[in-house]
Amino acid sequence: MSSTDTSSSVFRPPSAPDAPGNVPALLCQDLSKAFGQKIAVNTLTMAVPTGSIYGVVGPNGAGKTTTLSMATGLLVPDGGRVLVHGIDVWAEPARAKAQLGVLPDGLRTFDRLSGLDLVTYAGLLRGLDRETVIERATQLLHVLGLWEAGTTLVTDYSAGMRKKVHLACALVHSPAVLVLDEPFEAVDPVSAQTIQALLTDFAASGGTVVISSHVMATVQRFCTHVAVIHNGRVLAAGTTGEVAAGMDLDTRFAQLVGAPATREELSWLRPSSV
Ligand SMILES: Nc1ncnc2c1ncn2[C@@H]1O[C@H](COP(=O)(O)OP(=O)(O)OP(=O)(O)O)[C@@H](O)[C@H]1O
Repeated sequence: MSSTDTSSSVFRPPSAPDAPGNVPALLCQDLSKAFGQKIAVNTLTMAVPTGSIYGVVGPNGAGKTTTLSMATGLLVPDGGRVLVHGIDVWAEPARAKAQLGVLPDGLRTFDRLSGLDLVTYAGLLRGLDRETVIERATQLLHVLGLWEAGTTLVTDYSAGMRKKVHLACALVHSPAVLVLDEPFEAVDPVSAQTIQALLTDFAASGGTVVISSHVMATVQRFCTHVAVIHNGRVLAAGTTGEVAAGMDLDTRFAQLVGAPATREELSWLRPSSV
């Protein structure tokens, strides 16, 4: 199989459950979360349209991971609610989570398995039959360039390989909504292009993709929509073109978020041996 062949039916999302028109694929409404005195997410509202590739960007510590963790049922919010195709994640977690494929930040899994075993295990946990899951897991590992790793344990994978195998776990049950925390981090450029092609196909066939990223050029090129988060709130959201407002997203991001007013000179930071 070609490593860039993403045309298999394995990647087609199931049709979303019946819901009245214009219901967002993912709606975060007035979400809040504090860790002690630190307010990580502050009455944040974000509506992700069905079929979009939605980029969530923001400075370090802005609240992206906390938001995505609450959106996918991994972290209990202090306030607000999350609807996946109209289903409340916290009121009906099983139904809502059946719609979701999740790549969390810093995921710990059963890493003393081969890639094939780990993805197979993820598919079985999602209720797929063994034959289907092995077929899909095999296709995913080929497409993501992991098949050659064979029986190598995931614990012995490189960081990028681990990211890709966990992405395969998120995809294997062909969910309606994918929520991927920094999916391209540590991934090589060719694999990143393959993943982007795969996700673009997925969105074109009615699936919805939410990613967080720090790479503005990727977000600008790849995402149809973007939300800029700062201090736990949405500063700007809309189509990527609307948010970029005719600028590079990098420039627009710095304009929205603001650069530090002063920059300390690190006069001591010079090579001492020359
Ligand atoms: N488990 C936790 N305990 C205490 N504070 C936390 C915890 N998780 C997050 N925070 C704090 O909440 C804020 C938001 O963190 P979060 O990880 O959501 O940011 P982020 O936008 O994903 O950042 P980055 O881009 O660096 O990954 C930060 O100030 C962080 O220190």
